[in-house]
Amino acid sequence: MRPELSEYTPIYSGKVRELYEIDGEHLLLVASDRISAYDYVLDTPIPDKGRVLTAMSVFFFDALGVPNHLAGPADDPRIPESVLGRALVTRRLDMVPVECVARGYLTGSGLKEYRANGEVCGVPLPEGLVDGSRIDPPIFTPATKAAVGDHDENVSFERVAEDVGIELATRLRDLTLDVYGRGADIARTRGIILADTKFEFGLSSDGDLLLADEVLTPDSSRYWDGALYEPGTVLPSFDKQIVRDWLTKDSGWSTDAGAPPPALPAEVVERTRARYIEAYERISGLSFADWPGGAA
Ligand SMILES: N#Cc1c(N)ncnc1-c1cnn(CCN2CCOCC2)c1
Repeated sequence: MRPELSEYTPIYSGKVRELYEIDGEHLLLVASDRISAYDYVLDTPIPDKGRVLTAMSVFFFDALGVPNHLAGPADDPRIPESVLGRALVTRRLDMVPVECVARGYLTGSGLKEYRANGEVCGVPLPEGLVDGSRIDPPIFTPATKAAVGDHDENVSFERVAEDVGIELATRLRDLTLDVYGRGADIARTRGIILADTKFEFGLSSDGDLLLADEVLTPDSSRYWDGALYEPGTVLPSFDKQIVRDWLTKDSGWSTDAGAPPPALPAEVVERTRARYIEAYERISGLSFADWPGGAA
């Protein structure tokens, strides 16, 4: 008999995920079906989004073999039925207060910094790069964790070293670039570009540095369709572009409307759900139908 979610103490709630305390040593990391776009959390959920992104994290945790915070399988008996498939039991860690970002392509806040001063987080880049240019080798562009709803602030490696010490900062950078590089290679061979990603790490009570949070999901990474990539082209988001296009081209809403986005039509929801499942099945080579939870 599985416990009820109400038996666990909620300790953190983000835009699309929550964290609960199971006991002194273990947490329950829950991914919701909520989707965000243009800094809004939309009213309309995407069925199975939480399960797909949880399956993606587990695939990459397993495939990359990096010491991590998982403390049980996807069907661990401590996981309540109501969140089975979109929740994981994790070790409780002392989280390192750094958003560990790796960029293999120039876009977003990195592009904005580059256009202003030719570098990103203090890392100089070649002249002449444009939105979508490849950054090879990928670079470590850390950020400080912002409060819920705010944007993280890009910082230099030197600032991270000041905050957490040069040894830990160096380990964070090396691990971030290694895990991103190997994960991006796996995805690229399946036709999906992981343009950039954000990792979080924590320290165990034994002092081990473990990969935590979600890993290489479309919420923590930019997913692009590799078939569409041309150097310097701005690619649509593999998973969110259907929603973004409907919102800005078909719904009558605009980002400067000063009002929240409208509810999504069923057709947009289903196409978006299919995109998440497609990304998972292409990258993992596994069938999402085999993943725990879902419609009984
Ligand atoms: N993972 C993990 C983890 C862990 N294994 N041990 C202790 N704390 C955390 C933790 C606490 N906050 N965050 C930021 C990411 N949040 C995740 C939930 O959803 C909101 C965002 C991670």
